[in-house]
Amino acid sequence: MFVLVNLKTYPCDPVAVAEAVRDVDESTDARLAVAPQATHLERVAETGAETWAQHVDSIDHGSNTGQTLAESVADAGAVGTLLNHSERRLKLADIDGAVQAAERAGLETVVCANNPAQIGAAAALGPDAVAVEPPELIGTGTPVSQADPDVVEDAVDAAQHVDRDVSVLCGAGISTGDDVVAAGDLGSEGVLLASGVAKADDPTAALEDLVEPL
Ligand SMILES: O=C(CO)COP(=O)(O)O
Repeated sequence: MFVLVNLKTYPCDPVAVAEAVRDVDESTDARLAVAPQATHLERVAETGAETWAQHVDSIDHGSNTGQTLAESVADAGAVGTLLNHSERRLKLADIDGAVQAAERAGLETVVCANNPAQIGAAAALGPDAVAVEPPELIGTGTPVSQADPDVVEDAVDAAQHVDRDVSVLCGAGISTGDDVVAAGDLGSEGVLLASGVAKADDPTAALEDLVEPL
């Protein structure tokens, strides 16, 4: 299972969480990664934790102001990027362009979507993975894999119908190992989570709990 910890703009210490991700990754068969804010990418990557960007724009080098270039996040040490997170929604054409920009820079891609219908559209753009995250469950502590299992199974079906090479992740409210196991049982190859780790008093303990049953 892939466990991708999105730090959003939570007021946590990104380096401390990254060190926890690195250390727990070494003790489990699961794959752990962390997605800090763009300005923290370099410091986080220097910890040795697998580092992802939260977003890149559908742009190339040139006259673009205030945007995030895929090559720059790769230079900072990111190996992948989230795209179209529910809190950073893009138009379809911009998701397509951002997937291409990320691939040009050698970044792995996870395109987020709100529901199975959007998952099918996202999978058609050819990312490495898609992630279904019902917005109403994000940040609630109510896990999508237990509260709304149909949305995960339907997302897996929708993606496989379009492109069997696109992996499916799920997220929203995931905070325990049982939530991760439930996600896997529904066909999900990984989870996205944020508050369960970024807001934890002890991120290492939170991560250990997440991967313990894996
Ligand atoms: O948006 C999310 C991960 O990208 C999920 O957030 P929570 O884990 O806080 O519900």
